Amino acid sequence: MSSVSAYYNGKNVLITGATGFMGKVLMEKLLRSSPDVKAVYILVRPKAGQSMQERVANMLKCKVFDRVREDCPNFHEKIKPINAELTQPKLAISAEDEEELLTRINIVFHCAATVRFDEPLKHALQLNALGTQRLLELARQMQNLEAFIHISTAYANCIRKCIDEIIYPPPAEPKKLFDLIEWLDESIIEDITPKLLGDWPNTYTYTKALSEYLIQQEKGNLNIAIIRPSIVGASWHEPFPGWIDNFNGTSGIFIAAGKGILRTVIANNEAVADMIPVDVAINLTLAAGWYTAVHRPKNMLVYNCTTGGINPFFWGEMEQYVMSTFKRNPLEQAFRTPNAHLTSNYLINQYWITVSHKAPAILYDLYMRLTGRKPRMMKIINRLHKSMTLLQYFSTQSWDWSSENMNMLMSHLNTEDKKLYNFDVRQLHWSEYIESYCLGAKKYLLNEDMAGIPAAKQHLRKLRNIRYAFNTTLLVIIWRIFIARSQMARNIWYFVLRKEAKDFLMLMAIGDTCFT
Ligand SMILES: CCCCCCCCCCCCCCCC(=O)SCCNC(=O)CCNC(=O)[C@H](O)C(C)(C)COP(=O)(O)OP(=O)(O)OC[C@H]1O[C@@H](n2cnc3c(N)ncnc32)[C@H](O)[C@@H]1OP(=O)(O)O
Ligand SMILES: NC(=O)C1=CN([C@@H]2O[C@H](COP(=O)(O)OP(=O)(O)OC[C@H]3O[C@@H](n4cnc5c(N)ncnc54)[C@H](OP(=O)(O)O)[C@@H]3O)[C@@H](O)[C@H]2O)C=CC1
Repeated sequence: MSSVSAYYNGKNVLITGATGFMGKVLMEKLLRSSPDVKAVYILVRPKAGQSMQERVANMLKCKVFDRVREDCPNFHEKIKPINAELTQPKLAISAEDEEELLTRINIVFHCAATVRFDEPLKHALQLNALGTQRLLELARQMQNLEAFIHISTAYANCIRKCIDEIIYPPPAEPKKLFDLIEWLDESIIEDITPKLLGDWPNTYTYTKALSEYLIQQEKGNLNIAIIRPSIVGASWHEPFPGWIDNFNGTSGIFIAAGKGILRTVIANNEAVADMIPVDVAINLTLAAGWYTAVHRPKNMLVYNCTTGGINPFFWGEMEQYVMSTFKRNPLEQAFRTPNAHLTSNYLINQYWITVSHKAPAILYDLYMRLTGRKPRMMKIINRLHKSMTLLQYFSTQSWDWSSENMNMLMSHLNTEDKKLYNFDVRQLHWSEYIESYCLGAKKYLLNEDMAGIPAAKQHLRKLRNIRYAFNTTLLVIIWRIFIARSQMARNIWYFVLRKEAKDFLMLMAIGDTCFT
């Protein structure tokens, strides 16, 4: 009998960020593993011209819910969307909805955040820090709340090399920053952002660090746990191997490499690529929710949800597995043959950027212009370079995260829960996982059919022939120019030709002697 599943049955759960990548997997797993959960309240904002109801209806059609749809066809009846905007006072929740939440909710999972590295500081603060503070304020008034689980990131304290499961001093006093964004003009905030960030690489990690500190300061009597996942990747097993629905973290990089657009990456081959499958992070989150509510630990527990200390995997290995998968299972309409390399040398990277990114992009765009179409490759390349610049902080360094609380939690699970909420990353086989991740990106992100693989391979052969023809023509042209301009080059050329001819005649003579 599963204690974790049983715990959630009959409970009212509140999830923020349920429309996001992790939120969807959390909601799906909760509804499937605890089919008698009373209700799952989700905070949703209207977006892109769609009302909250339309967004939820569209979300529930998503493939990620196929399994729960099959197991519990009426699962959608349990989902109660609440109109909310986390950057607004009182989260912009109506008085009526607020009343319902205050009387009913038993567990809160706070996943909502902006995960963009280039988010303007004002917005990142409003959502990641102030939004968390406001949610906490609401949670403190909830009459039946048993646990509050906050999803942070393993990189919230990335300015340290060894990261324990504790809350570190914040980069700044959050209240002072809130005052600042209240009265300072947005353009001034942008100007002083680098100064405020200090050693922090981006506004995302900075505001996530602030939110951890705010939680510690303002938790009151709440039972809180903080989960810190590292780079969240496609699912390992659930709901389907390889399920992924956004281009964040490594996913966009894999696709750009698979399409042959990305050929060089600044990364340290020997640095740990600390990746955690989304279903593992969610299993740990649900188990931590149960533990926090049932065992009520005296101190707030922080769970570093990472793999590096337990089952390390390196960027160099990742390059090999990704390339090998895409060579065997190519993406459709690749720009060039997949062939990405990692380097930690800035100059080598710049060289390959010029030769392998910019030059082909310029030629391709020229071809597009000449054939009356809109050039687009240089734009894609520029965006890719911007992403790579923002990501390289994470691909060139290693961190040590302690994982005692993860181990402690595992030891509290019974045999069935260990299987149902598996977060034992020692069992993770990286080459298999990366293959399934790449195939998942092909299927679920790019909507490519596996039946199209023979055609994609044929396309790669065509690209290879174009490359051979192009290289040969280029070589002949360069050589002709060189020969025409330099007497010494001509002498070398005739010398080589004479030597080749001599060797050839000698070989013929040897052949004749042997066969007669
Ligand atoms: C061989 C491999 C070796 C690996 C070699 C090392 C890799 C090294 C990785 C380190 C990874 C650290 C990860 C830290 C772990 C956290 O804790 S971070 C949590 C996750 N957060 C992130 O990863 C956010 C990072 N991303 C960003 O901040 C922003 O996306 C960037 C990088 C600033 C780019 O912004 P942008 O140029 O404005 O582009 P963006 O808005 O993201 O996308 C525009 C559109 O293009 C689409 N798109 C984006 N990428 C693609 C793509 N590749 N293809 C097609 N469409 C795409 C988007 O879906 C979007 O579509 P719409 O929504 O507009 O319809
Ligand atoms: N993905 C990763 O690699 C990692 C993620 N994390 C953490 O996990 C959590 C979830 O991340 P992930 O699922 O990847 O992120 P997504 O970007 O996929 O989802 C973010 C969610 O937050 C919601 N949200 C954003 N702004 C608002 C707002 N103003 N009001 C209400 N809701 C809002 C989004 O809603 P909408 O659909 O309306 O935009 C969406 O549901 C985050 O806290 C993140 O920091 C930690 C480590 C790594």
